[in-house]
Amino acid sequence: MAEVVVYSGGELLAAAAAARLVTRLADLQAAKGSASLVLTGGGTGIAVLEQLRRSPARDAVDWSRLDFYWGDERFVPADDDERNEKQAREALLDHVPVDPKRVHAMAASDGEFGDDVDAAAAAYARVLADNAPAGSDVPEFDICLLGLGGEGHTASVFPDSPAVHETERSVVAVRDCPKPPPTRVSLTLPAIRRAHDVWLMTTGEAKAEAVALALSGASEVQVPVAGARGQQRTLWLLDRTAAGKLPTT
Ligand SMILES: O=C(O)[C@H](O)[C@@H](O)[C@H](O)[C@H](O)COP(=O)(O)O
Repeated sequence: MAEVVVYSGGELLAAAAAARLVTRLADLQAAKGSASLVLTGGGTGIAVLEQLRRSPARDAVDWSRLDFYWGDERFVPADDDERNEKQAREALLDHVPVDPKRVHAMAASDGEFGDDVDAAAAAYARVLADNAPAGSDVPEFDICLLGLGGEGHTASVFPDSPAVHETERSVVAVRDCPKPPPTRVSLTLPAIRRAHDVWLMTTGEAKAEAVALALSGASEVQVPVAGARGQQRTLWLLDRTAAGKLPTT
């Protein structure tokens, strides 16, 4: 059952999401020594990382015992401002003592696979498998952060796209993406659903229809974010405008 929390505005949502993350990650590390977090691109996802950097409680998290993954990445050169990894590093990762071996970035288009986005996707699937428990090819991520688009995409899984129909692979190449840049690497919905917690974070009236459809049982093929569910918890963090089409209780 999804949980929905509505905040008065986007800045408060990002600050509250950051506070939730500090507490949850510190609790997970106290319980089991480490934690794993899937990062997202997009304005809200990066705003949360910036709030995390500024949080007075930030270093309650042992950044060296945290595994970072990405839900998707734009397949552009490493120093391109469009890179989710570059934005995440500028917002947070370059400001805290992470363990570089535990920052699992997706390949850039000028990286070891050149412009072969399929090879980049296959390589990331191997990274996931290498960090997965026996018998699985995807880690049991503790928290998977996601944004969503007005037409219902999440990560780089778009409505009625090859990616949303993918049931076997954990990571796919995405071409001709409606949201630029056009070429990306993305986790698939089955991989996202390996997460214990999935946190969907978004603001703005443009997302209200997709939020309402996803929370009222729309099919994941038409509204991919409807398929972004955690094994234990699916938490929607919204501002009032993004929640504007939800039934009022
Ligand atoms: O790489 C990306 O573009 C993101 O992963 C994408 O899924 C994003 O989270 C949504 O499009 C929401 O983006 P905004 O928060 O900027 O609306």
